[in-house]
Amino acid sequence: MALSHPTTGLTLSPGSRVGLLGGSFDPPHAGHAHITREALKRFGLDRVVWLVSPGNPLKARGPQPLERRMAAAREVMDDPRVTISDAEARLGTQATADTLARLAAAHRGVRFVWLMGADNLRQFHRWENWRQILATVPVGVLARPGDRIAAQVSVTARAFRDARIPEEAARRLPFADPPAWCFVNVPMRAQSSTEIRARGEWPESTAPAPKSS
Ligand SMILES: Nc1ncnc2c1ncn2[C@@H]1O[C@H](COP(=O)(O)OP(=O)(O)OP(=O)(O)O)[C@@H](O)[C@H]1O
Ligand SMILES: O=C(O)c1ccc[n+]([C@@H]2O[C@H](COP(=O)([O-])O)[C@@H](O)[C@H]2O)c1
Repeated sequence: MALSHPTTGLTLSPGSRVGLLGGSFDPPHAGHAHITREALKRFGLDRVVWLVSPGNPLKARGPQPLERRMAAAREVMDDPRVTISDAEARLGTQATADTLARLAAAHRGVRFVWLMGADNLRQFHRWENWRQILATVPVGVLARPGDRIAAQVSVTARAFRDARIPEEAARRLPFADPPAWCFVNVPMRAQSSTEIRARGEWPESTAPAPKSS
């Protein structure tokens, strides 16, 4: 039986195609589950890992405690191909560039793909070492209401125009040498954590944003 990695806690086989969906998941919702299933199908992935973040470095307030968000994520996403992970807390990383460098070193031979919604592609150039992220792993972007068009003309999309893989060839993405990214026009779902918190169905955290290590 395969053993989990002592630091990341993940069990991943060399050669497998693994999507990484980083998120605050504050709370997790059906939109996350939907893009995960679409990513598995469209990019031909074997697995998806939900990296439940200690806190988005760009957000002013911290989220609900990690354990609470992990437990809620397990309820929303019950699929043997999907792992709910606290790897970032274990590694002590918060910036995605650092997380990816550590995961790639810990899981050599795994074909990682960074997954995100179109809203994150729109502001990707504000992320720490964003060019390094694109130099490390292929990136799969999933359409999201309100951001589908803006994302495709964003700073990142324009700067890395030549690295774009056409949607029809999405299954090539996990095998592509970085930089490579692909935008897929999946059916869109409107769910958002902000809206769920605004409806009072999940408490708004009062915690300060966690400090970067
Ligand atoms: N409905 C959705 N459609 C497409 N992508 C989504 C959707 N909901 C979340 N995502 C993507 O999932 C990842 C994690 O999202 P996150 O946990 O921040 O949820 P969120 O609903 O965007 O939260 P918030 O409203 O607090 O910003 C991000 O890459 C985000 O773009
Ligand atoms: O590394 C960064 O600078 C960075 C800036 C913004 C967001 N991220 C990551 O993007 C993922 C989605 O964040 P969020 O809050 O939109 O769910 C999550 O894994 C964050 O850690 C990372």
